[in-house]
Amino acid sequence: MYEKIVAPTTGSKITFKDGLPIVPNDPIVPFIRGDGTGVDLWPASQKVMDAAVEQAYGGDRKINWFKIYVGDEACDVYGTYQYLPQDSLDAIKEYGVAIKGPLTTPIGGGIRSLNVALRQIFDLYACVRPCKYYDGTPSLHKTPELLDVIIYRENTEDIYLGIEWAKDSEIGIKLIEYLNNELIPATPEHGKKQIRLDSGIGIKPISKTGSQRLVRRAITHALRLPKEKQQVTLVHKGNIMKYTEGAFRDWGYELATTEYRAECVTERESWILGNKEKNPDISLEDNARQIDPGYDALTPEKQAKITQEVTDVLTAIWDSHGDGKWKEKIMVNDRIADSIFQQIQTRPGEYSILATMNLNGDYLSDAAAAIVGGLGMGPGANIGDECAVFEATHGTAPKHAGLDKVNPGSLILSGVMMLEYMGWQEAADLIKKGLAAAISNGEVTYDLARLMEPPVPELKCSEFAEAIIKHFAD
Ligand SMILES: NC(=O)C1=CN([C@@H]2O[C@H](COP(=O)(O)OP(=O)(O)OC[C@H]3O[C@@H](n4cnc5c(N)ncnc54)[C@H](OP(=O)(O)O)[C@@H]3O)[C@@H](O)[C@H]2O)C=CC1
Ligand SMILES: O=C(O)CCC(=O)C(=O)O
Ligand SMILES: [Mg+2]
Repeated sequence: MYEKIVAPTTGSKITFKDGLPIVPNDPIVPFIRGDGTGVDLWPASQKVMDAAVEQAYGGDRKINWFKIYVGDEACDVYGTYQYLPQDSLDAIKEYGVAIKGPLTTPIGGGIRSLNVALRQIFDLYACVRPCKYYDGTPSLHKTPELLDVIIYRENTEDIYLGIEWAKDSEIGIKLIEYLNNELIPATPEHGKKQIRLDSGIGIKPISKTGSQRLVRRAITHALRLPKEKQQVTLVHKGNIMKYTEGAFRDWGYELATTEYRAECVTERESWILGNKEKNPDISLEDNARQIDPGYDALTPEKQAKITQEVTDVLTAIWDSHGDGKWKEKIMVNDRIADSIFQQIQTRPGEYSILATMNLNGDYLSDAAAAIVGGLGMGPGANIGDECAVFEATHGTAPKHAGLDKVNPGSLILSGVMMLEYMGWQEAADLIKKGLAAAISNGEVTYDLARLMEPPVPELKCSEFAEAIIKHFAD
C-alpha cells in the first residue's frame, strides 16, 4: 500500500469517536524526524518517551513507532522536491496520531510551509501551545512562575492560507486594478484609498466557522481547568482589522453567550451584574455609566445603546448568573493583540487560555515561551476532530543542527502532550517529573545553562534526555 515505507508489523491503530481518540495498548504512531536540529531532537525525545512508557506500564503498553518522511529526508528517499510524499500523508491519515520534529521553510520563493500544509491537509484546526514554568528554569523575566497560559491558535486560515500574489505578477496587478477601479470606489467607507501598483497582495480570510470551532475547543478546555484558571481571552487586533480580527472577537463572544450560555460570563456582563450586586437599586443609566467611563461624553444614541445592553444583560441572565453566580462561570474577555504582548509580561498571572487567530498565535507562542525559559521549553499540538500531530513551537534552528546541542525539552513536552491526549497520564507525569528534577538539579542544555546563576556546565541534547530518564526514579 505504501511506496517506500513499511508500517511496523506489530501494533494497532488509534481510532476516533466523537472527536476523541480510542487508544489501544500498542498504538502505531508515525513520526517525522524533522530537518535541521530534528536529527538531534528526535532520538533524544523518542528515548525519553519509550523509557517513560516502559517504566509506567512495565511492558503492558508500548508505542510502535512508524518512521515516515517529510522535508529534506523525504527528498533523499523519494527524490528531488518530494518534500511531502503521499506515503506520509496516507500514514498520518491511517494512524491518526503523529509527532514531528521541525521542518524548514525557505523565506520567499515558491515553497510553502510543510508544517502549515500538514495542518491544512488534516484540518488540524487548533494549535495548542501551553507555556508553563518548570521550577528552577532560568529566565530573563523576574517572575516567570506566574505565567501559566495555553495558547489556542486557529491553525487553518488567516494569512497562512497562503493566498497571495507577488509584485508585478499578472494576476496581482489585475487584482490591484480591480480593487482600485471597482471595489474600493464602490465601498464608501474606503474613500479615495488606492493600493500602490508595485505591491504584493495577500488575502486574510477569517471565517465564522474557523473562529468558532477554535473558541469552542478553548472553552471546552477551560471547563476542565481549576476554577481560578477558567478564563478564555479572545486576542485580536479588531480596532484596525474590523471585519477579520474584530469579527473573530464578536464570533467568540457570540459562541460563549449562546452555545455555552450556562457556563460562561463575559467580562462586560460581569461588570453589569457586579454593579447591581453592589447597589441593587442602581439605575440602568448609572450602571451603563460605570461600565463605560466615557458614557457622559457619548451621543444620546450611543448612550441609549449601552443602556439597552445593560437592560438586555439583566433581563437575560440575572436569574442564572446574578447574585454572584457569575463568579463560578468561565470568564470570557478580550484583549487587543499588542496589549496582550505586554500584559503577559506585566500581569502574567492574570491570563489562562488565550484564543487567537493564526498569525497572532504564532507570534504570541514564541513570546510566551521566552518568558518561561525560551524556545527550548515550548511544546505544542495540532488537533483536529479525527487527527492530531504533535510538534514543538520552535523551528529547525539550523545553526545548531547536528551538534547534539539544542534543548529537546519542547519536543519531549510535545510528547507529554501526546501521551496525555492518548490517556497515558502516568507516563506523561513521569516525564514531567524527570524534566523538572533535571532542571532543578542544573542538568540542562546550553540555552538554560547560559542563563543559570551560578553558571552550570552544558549538557548535550542526548545527555539532557538521559538526565530526565535518570530522574524518573527520584
Ligand atoms: N513547526 C515548525 O517546524 C517550525 C519551523 N520553522 C522553520 O524553522 C527554520 C528556522 O527558523 P528560525 O527563525 O531560525 O527559528 P527557530 O525556532 O528554528 O530558531 C530560532 C532560535 O530559537 C532558539 N531555539 C530554537 N529551538 C531551540 C531548542 N530546541 N533549544 C534551544 N533553543 C532553541 C535558538 O536560539 P539561540 O541561537 O539564541 O540559542 C534558535 O537560534 C525556518 O525555516 C522556519 O520556517 C519555524 C518555526 C516552526
Ligand atoms: O512553518 C513554518 O516555517 C513556520 C511555522 C511557525 O512558525 C509556527 O507554526 O509556529
Ligand atoms: Mg512560529
